[in-house]
Amino acid sequence: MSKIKRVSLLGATGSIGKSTLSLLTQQCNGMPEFQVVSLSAQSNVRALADAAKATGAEFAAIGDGSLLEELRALLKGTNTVCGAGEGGVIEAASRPCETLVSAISGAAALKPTLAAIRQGSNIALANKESIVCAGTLLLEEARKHGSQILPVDSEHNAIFQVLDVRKRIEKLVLTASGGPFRTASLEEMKLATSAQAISHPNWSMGAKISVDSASMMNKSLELIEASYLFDIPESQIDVLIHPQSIIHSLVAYDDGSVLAQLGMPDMRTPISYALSWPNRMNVPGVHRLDLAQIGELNFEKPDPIRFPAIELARKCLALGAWAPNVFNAANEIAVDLFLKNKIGFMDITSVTKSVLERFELGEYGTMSDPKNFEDVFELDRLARKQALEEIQA
Ligand SMILES: NC(=O)C1=CN([C@@H]2O[C@H](COP(=O)(O)OP(=O)(O)OC[C@H]3O[C@@H](n4cnc5c(N)ncnc54)[C@H](OP(=O)(O)O)[C@@H]3O)[C@@H](O)[C@H]2O)C=CC1
Ligand SMILES: CC(=O)[C@@H](O)[C@H](O)COP(=O)(O)O
Ligand SMILES: [Mn+2]
Repeated sequence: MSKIKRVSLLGATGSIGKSTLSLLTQQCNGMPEFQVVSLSAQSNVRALADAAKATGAEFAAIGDGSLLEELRALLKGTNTVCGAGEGGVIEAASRPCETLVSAISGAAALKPTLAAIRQGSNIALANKESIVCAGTLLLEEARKHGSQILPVDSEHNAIFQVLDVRKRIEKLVLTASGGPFRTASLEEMKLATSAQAISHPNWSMGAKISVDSASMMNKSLELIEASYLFDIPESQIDVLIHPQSIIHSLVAYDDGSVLAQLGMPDMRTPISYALSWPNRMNVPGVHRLDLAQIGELNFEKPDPIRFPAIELARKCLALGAWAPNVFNAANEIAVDLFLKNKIGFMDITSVTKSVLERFELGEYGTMSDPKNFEDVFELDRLARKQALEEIQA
């Protein structure tokens, strides 16, 4: 009989969270495969309570502390213990489990993910912002505590599936859909609404990552993520537009072979791989790939004029570990204000670029690599402040 795996899930009410819950509650030959330790959400207290009831979670944390009593009332009569506030989410992450799925959106995931790493849990890492902000420090912490980082982001999961570290690698190729504005003109992009920006052609995702996909900031964050996760310089990472999102990424070896992972655009596949690693699990709900039905797969180069974020990511990696942290923080502020209709779509990358330049030019002193996580949090705070000032000016 196979062992039941103890799993925690941060960001249970989001897009990745819901896909993960569907896997955690599926049965294998009538038997549960997973025991849910902790769940968390920020403010969607009803969905969190429903998820706790459906999974029999031992602990549930709501990030918004004012919702604790409501969560307790909703979970009355169950065995689920409730927590709240940032401390509650960190407690959820700190409860011993085999694998924690990190699916909070944004750099807010960093502290709880770090807590889970320090507990020695393996991390099924959907949240790319935490690795972008704290790259090497996070990976060193994972090594120190015997925590395996299992990439969930579809491109990195694809690379993880086909990467043979014993062989010489010439290139990683990250595929990108091109987002909703792949064929739009610069003028159309300047006038784009938040509704247009979040309507991704292939993936159903949370608002923040959807806007990032539209600006290709998502691919920029992913380029940095890949460089850290696979310890590969940016010069060996290409970005290739592939509008169908069927090939999730490729690895080119020095004998001319290129290995890729393919599948329908459904996050249950990469999540399931991270949950069942080093094995695979049956995922009955995912549509199987039918290439004859799809007919053709297309590829093109990204346009650096309409999508300047990719070059910015390369520059960040050249500048040093402080730069991706600043880049991410400024982008988070800009995306938030774009979603609130306070700035235009193309302002997102221009604000991010301008904040990065201010730090590069020494407005906040000489920049150096963060020595510890406190440095990372402080730089994140400063970059957010600068981005807000930049937008208000
Ligand atoms: N969606 C996708 O297909 C993919 C997502 N990712 C990455 O996974 C992460 C999650 O994305 P996605 O699921 O789309 O995001 P969503 O916005 O759909 O969900 C975010 C989740 O995090 C919770 N949350 C938000 N802010 C906080 C906070 N400050 N503290 C604690 N919890 C918080 C939300 O709770 P509440 O609902 O209560 O607000 C929700 O459960 C992102 O980093 C994204 O880049 C990577 C690849 C694909
Ligand atoms: C599903 C996933 O991993 C997303 O990060 C996806 O890559 C977004 O699509 P883009 O390729 O348009 O950024
Ligand atoms: Mn991705």
